[in-house]
Amino acid sequence: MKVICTSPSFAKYDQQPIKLLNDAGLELIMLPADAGLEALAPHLEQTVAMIVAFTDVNAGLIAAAPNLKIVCKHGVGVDNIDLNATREKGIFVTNVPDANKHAVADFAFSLILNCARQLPYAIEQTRAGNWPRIFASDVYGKTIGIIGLGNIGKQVALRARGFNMRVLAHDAWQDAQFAADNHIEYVSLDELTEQSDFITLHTPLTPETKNLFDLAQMKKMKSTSYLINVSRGGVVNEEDLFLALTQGVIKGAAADVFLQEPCNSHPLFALDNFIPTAHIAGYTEGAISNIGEQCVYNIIEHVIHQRKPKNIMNGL
Ligand SMILES: NC(=O)C1=CN([C@@H]2O[C@H](COP(=O)(O)OP(=O)(O)OC[C@H]3O[C@@H](n4cnc5c(N)ncnc54)[C@H](O)[C@@H]3O)[C@@H](O)[C@H]2O)C=CC1
Ligand SMILES: O=C(O)C(=O)COP(=O)(O)O
Repeated sequence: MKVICTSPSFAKYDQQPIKLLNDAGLELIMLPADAGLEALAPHLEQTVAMIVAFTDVNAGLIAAAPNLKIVCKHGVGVDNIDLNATREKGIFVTNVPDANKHAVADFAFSLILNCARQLPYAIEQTRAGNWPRIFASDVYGKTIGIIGLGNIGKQVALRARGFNMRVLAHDAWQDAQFAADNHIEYVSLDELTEQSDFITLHTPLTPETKNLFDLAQMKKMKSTSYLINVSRGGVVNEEDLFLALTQGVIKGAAADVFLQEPCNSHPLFALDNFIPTAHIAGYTEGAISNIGEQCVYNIIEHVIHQRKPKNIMNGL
């Protein structure tokens, strides 16, 4: 019985998840994150479980894996997994909510600070011997707009309160108690967009959130404001973001996620008012160890003990 893993961060710091699989008699096959169907094919017949980062788990892959019982997202977002096709075949899809929330919230906040202080540009210019005097935007006391006040969004809100920020939130579902306890105001998407100095995105990618920030929405932002995206590439329209950044519609932006990943070149990468990172927001030692162990726990629970796994995402 094979377990295919395409998450580059699986067991990166801690070998315990590998030991647990071996002890359970499961053979781990590690493949690159961007391994396509061709690379997976020789193993699929004997595969009972998959641990994936961004592998496109589509109907074709599922049809080629007749013994597949569970697909574990090594993280939170399951937008790369066909939830209907897996459900029809009785294959569980699970994720690991909560595990990387501190890592991702820290990262989002670091992007806010990096945008405001133009740190990448400041460092580059200082290294080049230009001793740049950069006059920056304030963060302390400004207004932040958090779209998607879930596990990660809430952690961003708590960090923002530490910076004495006014915290606006927009979410399809509201946690009135958390908002009241932490001085957070739920507002409409447009109110948040118009009033925020920093907008940070923390929704899943769904049909409702796809292209949530297109040029029309960006035009509602203050021209002095910044857009931070650590959710998924498709939530922001990248061509429209390029226009907004080059035409002065907004002051700056940062993204850890892109429509096509890996993304080795992109017109946005050339802009001084855009900070790109390579989908690393969740990559800290604590976050990654937790995630690997929880994926393996679910696999053993279901494949070996025939019990229901935790955190089922496809309604089985
Ligand atoms: N860059 C990275 O490495 C990482 C990115 N992510 C992304 O961040 C997303 C959020 O993660 P969590 O906070 O852990 O998930 P979560 O499920 O705890 O929170 C998501 C929030 O978005 C809200 N939401 C859903 N649809 C909405 C809509 N149409 N409009 C407004 N709000 C909506 C939900 O009600 C929920 O409160 C993930 O789905 C994933 O795509 C997550 C971890 C790491
Ligand atoms: O948790 C998520 O949704 C992420 O984006 C991070 O995924 P990864 O840790 O790269 O598998």
